[in-house]
Amino acid sequence: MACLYVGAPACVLPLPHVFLSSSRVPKALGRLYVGALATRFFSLLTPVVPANASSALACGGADGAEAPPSPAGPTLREMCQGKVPERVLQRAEEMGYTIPTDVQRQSLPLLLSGKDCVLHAQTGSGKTLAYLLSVFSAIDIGRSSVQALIVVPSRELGIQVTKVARMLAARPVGFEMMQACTVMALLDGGMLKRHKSWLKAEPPEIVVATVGSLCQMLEKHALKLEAMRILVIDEVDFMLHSSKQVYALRKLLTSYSTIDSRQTVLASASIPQHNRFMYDCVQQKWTKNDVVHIHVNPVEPMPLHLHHKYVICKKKERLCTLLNLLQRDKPKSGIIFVGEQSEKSKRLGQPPSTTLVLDFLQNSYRGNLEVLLLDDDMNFNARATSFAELRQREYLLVSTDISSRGFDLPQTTHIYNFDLPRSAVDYLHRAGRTCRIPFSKNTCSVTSLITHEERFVLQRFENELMFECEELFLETLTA
Ligand SMILES: Nc1ncnc2c1ncn2[C@@H]1O[C@H](COP(=O)(O)OP(=O)(O)OP(=O)(O)O)[C@@H](O)[C@H]1O
Repeated sequence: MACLYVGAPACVLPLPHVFLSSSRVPKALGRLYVGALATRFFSLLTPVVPANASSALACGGADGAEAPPSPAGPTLREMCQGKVPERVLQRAEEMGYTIPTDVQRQSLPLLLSGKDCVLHAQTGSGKTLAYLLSVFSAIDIGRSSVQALIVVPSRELGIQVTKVARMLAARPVGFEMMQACTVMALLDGGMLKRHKSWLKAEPPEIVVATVGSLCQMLEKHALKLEAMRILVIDEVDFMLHSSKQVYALRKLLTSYSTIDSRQTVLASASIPQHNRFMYDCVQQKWTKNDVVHIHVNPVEPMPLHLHHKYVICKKKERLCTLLNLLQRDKPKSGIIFVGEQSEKSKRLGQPPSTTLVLDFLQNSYRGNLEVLLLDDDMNFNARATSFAELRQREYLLVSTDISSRGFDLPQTTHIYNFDLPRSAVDYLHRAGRTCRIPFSKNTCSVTSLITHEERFVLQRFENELMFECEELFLETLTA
């Protein structure tokens, strides 16, 4: 078990994982709030000694891993050469992936050396490409068996990950004669019967699955994981805290396959109590003992060029306030997050808040964006239609938190919290649906519509996530 910390005080040394952190000394250090968690405090200390980051890699047992390069370091190709098949590297370049992002720069040496990793980095930082490149390095293209499994929390995220994996798997110019690499999407609402026959006849190398569909296939013995070399669980904190998924996921991690036969990669922008999580990974045998925690930029859980604002208004004024904000901001595209309907309101036959906001905007919004809806209670076909439309036009999406995890819609410039999220982690993921163009410093914004009483809750999120919110005054919006 690797037990090395970079720049952390001696009192945390016995904890069971290697800790890597970004080498940037953050401006946010000056904003350490009283009341932040102790773990966060230790995280704050780490970037002060950036030079040690390389020694962490060297001493932490990362086989063959090299120190993280400087920002002007190697290209993605140079980092992956010899480990990731040439055809995939060529496809990555054709898709515009040439310079690694911070998380890719820090994680690829470890991922490509076969280490079990917990990828813990900002939303929109490029974790998907990092784990997909390691998937392609672990599998044997052309060997007809399921060698990589990527588990995702929602159908929409599954569609997105499958799309990127298929684009990387496609044969680039000059490789037309080579064996194709197949990627199967095993997602809720899909045609499982057809997939069952496909799995039997010609198993794909890579499967992207939601937990529900995956379990059905495993229980029916339609999917076999004996040849699985790499298991990725995306949005792992969400999955392991969802009562619906946790049992199946634990079984997948410990019964359907074992840590010795696979590389395990767990990814998320938020891993609450990460020291405890790393400990559990080893104790519960979800990962090998020398699992590495790659925690990029721990003091800046959200991009610095994200502008946070709030407006205080009465509940009954919120719809008009939202409209005023939209007219003032003129988003390129935006997402309006609305709380889920309560069981009580469902029982009373009331319409969900998403419908109220949607109807209001469809009647009152005069801008040129398409107003769309995505919510948990929609059937899979309606969800698929909305999701497809989002990719084709500029939009105002009214949504519950279903869109808050993993959705990659880079044209989103504005987020509105029509209802406050339930927790700081939910705030972080909602906010993370914007600022998703790596290396771009364009300012995007998150605006929360709150009552006087909710100011205290938002303040708590600010303390926990270390950001500052600017107040917008109602009078100035209507002026
Ligand atoms: N090296 C790169 N160069 C250019 N663009 C990149 C690179 N890596 C990733 N991207 C782009 O960055 C965007 C965000 O990446 P990705 O979806 O992997 O983020 P993430 O870290 O998984 O975020 P989240 O935690 O919200 O799921 C995507 O549009 C992706 O195409």
